[in-house]
Amino acid sequence: MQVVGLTTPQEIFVASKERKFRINEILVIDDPYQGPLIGEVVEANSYNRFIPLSINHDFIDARVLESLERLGYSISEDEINIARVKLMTEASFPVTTGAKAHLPEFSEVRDFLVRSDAEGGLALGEIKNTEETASTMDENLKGLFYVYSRGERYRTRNVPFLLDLKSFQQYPHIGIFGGSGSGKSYGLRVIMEELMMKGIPSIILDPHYEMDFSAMEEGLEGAPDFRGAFRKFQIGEDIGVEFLALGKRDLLDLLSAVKPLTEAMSSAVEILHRRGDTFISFSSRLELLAEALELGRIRIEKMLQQDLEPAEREKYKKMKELIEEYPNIPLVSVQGIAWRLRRLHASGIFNYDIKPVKEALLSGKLAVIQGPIWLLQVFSTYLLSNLYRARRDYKDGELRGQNTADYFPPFVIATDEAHNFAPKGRDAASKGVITEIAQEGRKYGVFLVLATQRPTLLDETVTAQLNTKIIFRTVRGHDIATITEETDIGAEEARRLPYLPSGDAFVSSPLFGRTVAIRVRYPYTRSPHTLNPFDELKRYRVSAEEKLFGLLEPHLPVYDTNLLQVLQAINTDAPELKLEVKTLKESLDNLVKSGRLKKTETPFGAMYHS
Ligand SMILES: Nc1ncnc2c1ncn2[C@@H]1O[C@H](COP(=O)(O)OP(=O)(O)OP(=O)(O)O)[C@@H](O)[C@H]1O
Repeated sequence: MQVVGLTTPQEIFVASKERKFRINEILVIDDPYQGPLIGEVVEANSYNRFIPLSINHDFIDARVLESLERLGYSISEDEINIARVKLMTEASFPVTTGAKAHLPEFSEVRDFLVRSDAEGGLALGEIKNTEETASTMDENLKGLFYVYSRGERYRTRNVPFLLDLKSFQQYPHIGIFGGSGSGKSYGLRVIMEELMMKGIPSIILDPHYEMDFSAMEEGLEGAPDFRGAFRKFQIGEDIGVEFLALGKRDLLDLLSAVKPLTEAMSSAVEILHRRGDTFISFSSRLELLAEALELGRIRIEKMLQQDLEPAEREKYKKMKELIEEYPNIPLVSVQGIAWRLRRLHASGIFNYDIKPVKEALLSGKLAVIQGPIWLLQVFSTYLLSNLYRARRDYKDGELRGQNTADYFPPFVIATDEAHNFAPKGRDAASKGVITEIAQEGRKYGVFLVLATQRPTLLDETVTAQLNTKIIFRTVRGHDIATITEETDIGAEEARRLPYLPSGDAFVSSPLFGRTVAIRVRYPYTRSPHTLNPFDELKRYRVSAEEKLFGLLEPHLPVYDTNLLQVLQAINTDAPELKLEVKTLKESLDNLVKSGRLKKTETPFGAMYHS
């Protein structure tokens, strides 16, 4: 391998007769004057006598051809492999043409590839095309995890890509971008597994109900057991909002997350919410005021002059007080607030609190927060603000030398569909807290991992704060443009973005000072959704058939004429099936089709038997 053609201090061509180059491969150039220089292959081509090298080829110029001939290559006969190589650190002057190049030993390029040890880093995957270098790597970095590629699963043979945990303080936030099916969810899963393995308190908002880590992939030797490392919480079933502890700001955020509030509504909430309000006291004040405003003062007074039951009298008296206290609040505003509050209440959110999440974080676990996206938006605003405040109060107290607040640990917040939580150009209740954490979280040790299919729709302030970006296959031109603007990804990588296989990604991180091509490791655990939908359907049908067969068996043979009796018996045994004659008959015929039953015509109609 040697340098050919005209060189610059940044970029060179390397040619070889024997060796085909691969993109992202690392080469060391033995420049006789400048010592070893390290470069990465960014483009690779092969020529032979069937497709000979000519200056019409896009990336070769006449000078490369000329120097190849001078170096003894036979352009029309030999196979010639040529790589365009970008130097990782700029040379002091142009590289010497003719200088030899070699594949590096690990020790020569360690600092360019690995910035952490295996214990202190998140092992996200392998650095592509580094097998040769990996063979000379320290033993404790070898074969750290599994990869799955071209239908085969094996222990990694490449150099691992380790994201140093300590570097989070300097470069705190991670963005994960990629189109549908590009490997984003797998990537997020791997990050969460790594965080659990390190015992780092984390939260993931899970609108797709896919972040469960109890089902293990089979046959992965040495896979950790995550069952005790995470806890799953459903909003309104395990966790919620303690109404009594809500400040006005929290309440406004919650209500506006259901549907944005008008200005009149916001000021009405400010006026109507009182310190110490419970859900009952606040909501009955709203409902009663709405009723009072609808009736009007005169009618209320008239009612009070009549002979009323004591409870009724009490109610009208209260209405009178309210209307006198709040004469200027418009009825529509009160109704709007009451409607939002009822919607929140129906979700069950006010029946619980966030203590279990705090406990999970305090014990170094991952808290998975599940709920429909609208409720997640509502709840995450409250949850994240509270947890962030707890951490900030603790840290600020520590800085002032007065530890008044309880200990609260540093933590990581992760979410998919991040553009819903911090959208560009429109308001969302959760945007404020996410932007604040993006800008200030570093100081307090609160870090973000935000994944989205649509980086273009993510708030720019937030995007700009994502220091490390993991970019999977992206097809949309708009998104590619956003990515090239926001990262140090080069033109070559941007061109490759639409064609990346699922699971391959570019990592752009200031820590590495360049874009690193990686293959994300194979997760140890499986999402509950990985079953192909058609396999799922088949499995469901088989198990439903199995169940029905079990219920029918004691009644065999079944005649067309006694279907009703059998139906009643089955519905008593399994009322949840709510079987009807028509469906029972269809099911019997299906069991005949699948060979579980036989059907014989008799003088009394069809007979089903085994
Ligand atoms: N690191 C990986 N190793 C092996 N296969 C992978 C990897 N990442 C993704 N795949 C394959 O690609 C498929 C799609 O990946 P994934 O579910 O992560 O996509 P996604 O980007 O999250 O898509 P969506 O946004 O539509 O959910 C996976 O089911 C898996 O077969």
